[in-house]
Amino acid sequence: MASSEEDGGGNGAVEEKENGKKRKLGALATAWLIFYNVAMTAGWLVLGIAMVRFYIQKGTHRGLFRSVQKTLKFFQTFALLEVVHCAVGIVRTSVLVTGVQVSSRIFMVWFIAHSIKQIQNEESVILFLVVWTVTEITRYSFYTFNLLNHLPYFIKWARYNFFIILYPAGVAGELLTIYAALPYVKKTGMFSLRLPNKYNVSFDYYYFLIIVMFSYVPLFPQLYFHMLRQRRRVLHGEVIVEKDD
Ligand SMILES: CCCCCCCCCCCCC/C=C/C(=O)SCCNC(=O)CCNC(=O)[C@H](O)C(C)(C)COP(=O)(O)OP(=O)(O)OC[C@H]1O[C@@H](n2cnc3c(N)ncnc32)[C@H](O)[C@@H]1OP(=O)(O)O
Repeated sequence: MASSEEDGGGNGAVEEKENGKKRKLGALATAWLIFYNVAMTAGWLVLGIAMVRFYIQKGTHRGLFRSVQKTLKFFQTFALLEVVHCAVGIVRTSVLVTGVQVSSRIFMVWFIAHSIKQIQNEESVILFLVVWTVTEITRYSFYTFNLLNHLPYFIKWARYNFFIILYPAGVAGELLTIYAALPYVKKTGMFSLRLPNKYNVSFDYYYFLIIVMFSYVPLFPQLYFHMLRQRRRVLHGEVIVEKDD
């Protein structure tokens, strides 16, 4: 097949311009993803170190969430960009899978742990914090090294093995935390809208939380099996055909 230069026409210039544009977009996207993943790895590392230091200094988990919450809120909220990355197509991941994962985390951080101060010292909060931190340090360093084409095998192995235990452990931490929040939500009527009101709409956050808890039953297995398929694909080279969103 003749190259565009051999064709010698305007089409070649257009093709070259198009290729140049494609290459530039690729380089920009890669540079952005490297920056994003390095920043996220660093953020979760800072969070992990802060948690360990807190526990060594104080000898208790009480007050830990309060002391790390700013860093947690910043980096977990920043992860919303992951949905954007999928939507614009710079990462090959399902918007739906990523959306469920990120929105459940954002929900836990802002609408549970941040909003209901009484549950911040629950052991279950520490459980999901530790699990998220280990997961994210592994996951973002995996993406970073992968983008740099220097991926140590142990990081790849950790990315596609740790989740087998960490995913259920994280979900257990999240569900136990929501469960612990229920009495406070019921007592205060927070985020709820009672009739009559000018919008003629009623909303009960207490029952909403119960629905959220039940929604883990169909949604979590989807995420877990998605990761098991990724594991087979990446670690064992299996060709996996997944349905589109
Ligand atoms: C309003 C309230 C709503 C509430 C809803 C409640 C219901 C919730 C139910 C479920 C709750 C889940 C709760 C979660 C808890 C925890 O997190 S516990 C801790 C353990 N967690 C994990 O182990 C997380 C595992 N999940 C993930 O890793 C992701 O979130 C994912 C979306 C599921 C990942 O999947 P995916 O991206 O498809 O897999 P990968 O193999 O990692 O990547 C695929 C390809 O995409 C590339 N890529 C992805 N992201 C990036 C990036 N940031 N930078 C660069 N590249 C990226 C990746 O390299 C792969 O590329 P290829 O190799 O070319 O395919």
